[in-house]
Amino acid sequence: MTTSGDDEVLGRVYDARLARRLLRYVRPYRGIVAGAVVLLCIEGGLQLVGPALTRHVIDVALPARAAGVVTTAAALFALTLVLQFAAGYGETVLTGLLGQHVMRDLRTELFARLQRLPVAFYDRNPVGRLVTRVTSDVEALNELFTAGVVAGLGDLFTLVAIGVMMLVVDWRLSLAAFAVMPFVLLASRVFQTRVRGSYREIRTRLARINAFVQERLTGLRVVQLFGRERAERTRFRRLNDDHLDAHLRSIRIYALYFPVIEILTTVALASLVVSASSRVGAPGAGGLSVGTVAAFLQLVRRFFQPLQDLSEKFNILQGAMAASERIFALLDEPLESGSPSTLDARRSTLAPADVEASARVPAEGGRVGAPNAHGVTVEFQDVWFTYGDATAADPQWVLRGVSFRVAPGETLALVGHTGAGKTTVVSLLLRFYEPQRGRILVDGADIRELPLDELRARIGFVQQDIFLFAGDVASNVRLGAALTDAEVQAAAARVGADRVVERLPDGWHHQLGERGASLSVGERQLLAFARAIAADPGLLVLDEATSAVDSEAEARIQAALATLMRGRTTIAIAHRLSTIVAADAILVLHHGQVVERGRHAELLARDGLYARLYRLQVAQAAEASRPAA
Ligand SMILES: Nc1ncnc2c1ncn2[C@@H]1O[C@H](COP(=O)(O)OP(=O)(O)OP(=O)(O)O)[C@@H](O)[C@H]1O
Repeated sequence: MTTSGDDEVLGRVYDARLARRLLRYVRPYRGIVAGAVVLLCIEGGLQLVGPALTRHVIDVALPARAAGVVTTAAALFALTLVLQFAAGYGETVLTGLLGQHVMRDLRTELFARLQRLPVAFYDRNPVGRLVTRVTSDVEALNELFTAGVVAGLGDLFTLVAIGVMMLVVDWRLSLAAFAVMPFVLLASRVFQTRVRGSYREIRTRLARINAFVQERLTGLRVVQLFGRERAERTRFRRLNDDHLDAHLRSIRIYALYFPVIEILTTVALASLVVSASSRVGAPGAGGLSVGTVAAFLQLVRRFFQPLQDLSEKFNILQGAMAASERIFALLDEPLESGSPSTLDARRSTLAPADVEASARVPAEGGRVGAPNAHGVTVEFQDVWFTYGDATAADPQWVLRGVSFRVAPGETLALVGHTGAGKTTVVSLLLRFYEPQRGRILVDGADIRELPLDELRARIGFVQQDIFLFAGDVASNVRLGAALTDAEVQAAAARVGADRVVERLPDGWHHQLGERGASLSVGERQLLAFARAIAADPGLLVLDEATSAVDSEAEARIQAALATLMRGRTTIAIAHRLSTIVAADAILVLHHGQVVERGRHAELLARDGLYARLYRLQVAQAAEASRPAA
């Protein structure tokens, strides 16, 4: 089962380094913070007005039967309530605003970072967990701002204000009321420890549910094909029950804590009354007025309320610190080398859609991959590569000293058994990974010295299975490049993809389903070609699909490919016989080494690995084209 890994880790309650870094996100909104804190202080101060009025009315106005004073006090109290309401409203709006702004900034920064992390990072980190960073971890921070820090400061202020007022009015009564404080602190401590444990449990179990649902939905076809629905339902129910249990435990802890604090508050009130009983009406300095006792009864109630809240805020703070730790770890991931920092700074201010567009538009503002009539030169010089540790005693080399040169306009076909290293050659050329030894040159320049977007703008990469984004067909072909509708349609027409689009109910505006599931394999291939030709790159990298299509579709794809490859350099992981046979050079890879190279006829004549692979391929092609019995 997938584990939730670092999602289970709960951080410290307060970490100065993290707090300082968080503060940077708050700084642009310090006006909002100041406003919220002022409103909270006003709210806290207003809490004292009610008890003070009560005391005055009972001790002064009622004995004197001064109806006017009582009415004024009532009016003042009503005004206090209105002000409290207004301050509460303003404070909620401001803290909400602060939280939402910080969340938006963090999400934008996280997404921009995620887009620029190297492919190797995604080999190590499951997408589900990264989505959690951008969604629920950022949300945990929001709680910190809306319910946590500002409100916590407000609670502290209220506590201090009420405590000071009580001590000033009568310190002996105050001590009687505060006698229960050690028990309150003890109860809060036990509560915090228990809730912390159950909070961690809930998070772990929720992460398991998320991972399970994501995996089972992604692999739904397998689940259905193998009739695993009932079994999976049972496993899900178990996970769900575990989650429910964890929640119930936390509910029980809360259900115990709040009444305990309530009882302690009542004990405090009782001890206050008992301690006051002998002093009420007594003459001299030790005497107490009924009004003072009444005011104290109110103050004690108001004193314990924020105490309860603070215990809850403690947990919010803890969750938020853990979340921010994970978010910052992601923000500190090293970027792909070659991302120019000036361009990065410019992009970080753009919306995601613009970022995608800017990635394809060179700095001077010209069109991507300005038409290159001759294609580009690609050269691999003694390239060694391992996905693992190159410094290990016995590195698992995936490529061992691969060298080749493709001249402008030529086509190189990469062939070899599965796992021979063909995809790796292409991944290195696109700089998804970097070779540990050797050099890769494009037009004579070491690709490590080319800005990444400049390199990739020269390359059109057609994958086995086109990745289609949610949206209409036109935007999927255009992919953010500055192309007019007419240019997109002309590009599609050149590879025959216009006929695919014409058949769709809404034509170019047809909304593609998730990952384009509504299109056939052949149709998706043609759209991939349209996308590549629209960008008009000098170098075409083809990862040909292995899945067979019918002969009519195959003929269309071959014609489209011929158009696409014309006037460009092409490096193809070739599965089509037509591509291989027509290639200017064929590179045969075996366990990461180039074992044969040459043209089709030469290699056949040599009767080596290529000849064997070719015969296998011909046999498979014949098998595929045989009509089903
Ligand atoms: N991201 C990765 N991390 C670790 N090992 C990898 C990774 N990608 C590929 N490999 C390993 O590298 C070797 C070469 O893989 P590669 O995908 O380059 O082969 P291929 O010739 O393209 O195979 P196929 O024709 O099946 O696509 C294989 O042993 C594979 O298991």
